[in-house]
Amino acid sequence: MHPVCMAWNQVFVRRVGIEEPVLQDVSFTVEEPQVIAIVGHNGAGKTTFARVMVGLVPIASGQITILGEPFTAERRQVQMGFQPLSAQILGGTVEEELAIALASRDFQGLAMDWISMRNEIQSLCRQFGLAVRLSTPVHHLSGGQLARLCIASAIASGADFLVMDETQAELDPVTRDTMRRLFRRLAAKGKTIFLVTHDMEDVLTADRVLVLDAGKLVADMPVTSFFYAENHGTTPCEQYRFDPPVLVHAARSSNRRLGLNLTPLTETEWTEGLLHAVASRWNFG
Ligand SMILES: Nc1ncnc2c1ncn2[C@@H]1O[C@H](COP(=O)(O)OP(=O)(O)OP(=O)(O)O)[C@@H](O)[C@H]1O
Repeated sequence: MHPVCMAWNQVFVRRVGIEEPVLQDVSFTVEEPQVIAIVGHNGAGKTTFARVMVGLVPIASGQITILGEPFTAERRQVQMGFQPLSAQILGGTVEEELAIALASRDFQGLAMDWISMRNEIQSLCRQFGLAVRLSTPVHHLSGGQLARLCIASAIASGADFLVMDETQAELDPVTRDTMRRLFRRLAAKGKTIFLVTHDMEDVLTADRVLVLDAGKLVADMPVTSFFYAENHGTTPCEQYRFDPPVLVHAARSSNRRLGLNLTPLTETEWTEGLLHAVASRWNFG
């Protein structure tokens, strides 16, 4: 059995002035590193969920554990990115920001010497595609570069879980796509990414989707099950009033026309599925 990376057990959160709990009886487990999309309409509790995850909002009851230990914000295992990105940067330059993050990771261990730190900062910049001088002032960075710096900084500080609260929203489509690929790479390297988003294209790149509705976790499923239903029926995506991405619309419509059951999450999967279906029909026809 996989060790349970993170578990929420019957978590309730209350906010001053609101009678109903803003999160109610939320339970789920993360058993392996994944990209997890958190979706919900306005006021569903997504930002509250993200803030609980980093210890900014206390829980009223229930438990959250990480690797079997009770969650405490001090361990810095979870880091959060939020808008505006510039508000979470502490350093004045790229180098300062990453040095602060590395120092916060190592503050309980041996302090790093200057050369090792500089090497690690350069390696982080390469890893996260930050092709700028280390001395670049943070306020000179573009939106995409700032997003990369925030993620690099979170990883440098030792986090295994990243919660990105609508950090994609301000980015241009190309950068957004690059960030999605970066999240997938991080998951492959053992990090779990929670992507709080309204954008169904983001959901397409996740492994799993959690749907919040009026503070309750109403669905927790693989992304394929969220976008595709058996026998061309209503999907959870539609049931919870989200508009599926173009790829899903197109694949479902071709499934109906051709009597297929393809469930692609990328254009490549769709093309390969179609080619395979056509080839098998031709062989058996
Ligand atoms: N600091 C606060 N004090 C009191 N109530 C709050 C506070 N922050 C959020 N709430 C309430 O908690 C509920 C959930 O809000 P939250 O911001 O978590 O939702 P959300 O899903 O992120 O919404 P959106 O998509 O609009 O950002 C809402 O009813 C909101 O009014």
